Amino acid sequence: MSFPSDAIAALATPVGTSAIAVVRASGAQVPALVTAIFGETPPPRLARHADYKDIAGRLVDDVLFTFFAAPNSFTGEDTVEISCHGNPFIAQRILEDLFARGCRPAEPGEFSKRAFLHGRLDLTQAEAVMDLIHARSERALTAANQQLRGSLGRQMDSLISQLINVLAMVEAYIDFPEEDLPAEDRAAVLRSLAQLKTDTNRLLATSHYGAMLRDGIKTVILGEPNAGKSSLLNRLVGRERALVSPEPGTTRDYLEERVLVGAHALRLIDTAGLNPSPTSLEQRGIEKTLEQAAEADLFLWVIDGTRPLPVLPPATAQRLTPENTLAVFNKADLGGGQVSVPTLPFPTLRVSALTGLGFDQLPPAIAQLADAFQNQVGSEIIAINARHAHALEQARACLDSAATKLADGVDTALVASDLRGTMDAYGQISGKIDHERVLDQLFATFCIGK
Ligand SMILES: Nc1nc2c(c(=O)[nH]1)N(C=O)[C@@H](CNc1ccc(C(=O)N[C@@H](CCC(=O)O)C(=O)O)cc1)CN2
Ligand SMILES: Nc1nc2c(ncn2[C@@H]2O[C@H](COP(=O)(O)OP(=O)(O)OP(=O)(O)O)[C@@H](O)[C@H]2O)c(=O)[nH]1
Ligand SMILES: [Mg+2]
Repeated sequence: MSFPSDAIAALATPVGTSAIAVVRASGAQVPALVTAIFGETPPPRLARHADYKDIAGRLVDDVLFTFFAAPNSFTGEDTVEISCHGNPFIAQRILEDLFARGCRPAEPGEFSKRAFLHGRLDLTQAEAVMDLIHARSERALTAANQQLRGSLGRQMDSLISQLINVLAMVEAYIDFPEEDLPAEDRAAVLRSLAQLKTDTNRLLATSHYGAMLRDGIKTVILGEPNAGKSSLLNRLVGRERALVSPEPGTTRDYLEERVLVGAHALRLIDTAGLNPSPTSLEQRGIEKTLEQAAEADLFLWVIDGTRPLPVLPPATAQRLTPENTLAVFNKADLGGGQVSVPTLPFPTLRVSALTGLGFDQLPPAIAQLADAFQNQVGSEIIAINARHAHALEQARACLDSAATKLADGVDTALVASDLRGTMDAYGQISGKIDHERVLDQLFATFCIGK
């Protein structure tokens, strides 16, 4: 790993008019830079009020600036933050002045990359910073905060530590090709490998929840034409987003809107009604509804409570479970509220999308289903991303290969090679296999003199 030293600078806040904008620079030249601009480098972490004059001596703004001394900064390098008035023209003038004084523009993610290179964050924590910036629900925020504080990193440490123990047992026999791994050791190694696979699978199983946290829970509103699906979407969204009319077949193509329900962000999708005898145009809309249903995490099945219970297409019906479906009997304002609700194997609600009757219970009922999607490992939410999933799948393949070779009595050196492949895959997740730690733990299990 090479340690960067050139100073980088970038705007830390969005471009636009605001109360304050922050420009920051990081790198070994920062103390000299601060002295050049402000006449002195103040003690670290003490905000100073000063005039910002550019390299030509022209006054730019009245600012507050803070110096952070390496290694006690976000990047681990000497850093300066300059808070100017929130005018994009001023922020740009300051930034350009920093470039004129020898900084270069930071690449995307470069501050975090430097924090990683200086060992301030592992990769899972750097990714958590991005998740924090993009979190749009209470649950996404909690998960990102836990990952920033090392939740996934600790899970990986535990897997790596178990793997090192297995590796130590296997490596001990490589130097003695004439002695095969004794049967009881082989059984112990196989048991450990099975345990590692179970734990790897447990982490992998959180990948889908991770996608829900980052993209929103895909919630498909489906039902017969005219059941009131678009009316329901409008009430949940809080405005007339979708066209509503007494004409069946009003919604031709699906439409998507993001909503917050309790602690969860949903991608709420209104669809074309499922008409058992459609026109050819309706047929194309229905095909799209079925495609959406095939990928849904949650279903809101809207049923016109004044009509007989409709039959869903078999492929869709198969996907509905008590865990992912809420049956919403709509039009409860009609029939004097006397309409009886048929028994279905799903949680059920009676509402009126026209009058709003029963809508106070809809968000809690949706949130209750969404709550159950959460993957808890111990007391922490774990929700891996696609990069983590890819590495864990690689690790699992290597574990499988090692177990097969061991069971078939293949040369122990080849088993060890698969185990090192597993180690590399695990190591990609945090981005720092601490080779020293691997060696320490490994050799600690060897006997003295060997
Ligand atoms: N003004 C400002 N606000 C910010 C950041 C920042 O860089 N600047 N952050 C940037 O993302 C986040 C906060 N994260 C930070 C993480 C570490 C350190 C830091 O200086 N760490 C030192 C000191 C430790 C301590 O005193 O707590 C260290 O780890 O040694 C600063 C900010 C959000 N808010
Ligand atoms: N009385 C009553 N009418 C409702 C209720 N909900 C919707 N409607 C009416 O039913 C008709 C159809 O409503 P939509 O929301 O367009 O129904 P939809 O399921 O989206 O229909 P398509 O898009 O055609 O599949 C409209 O005239 C709505 O005003 C309700 O709770 N009570
Ligand atoms: Mg509609």
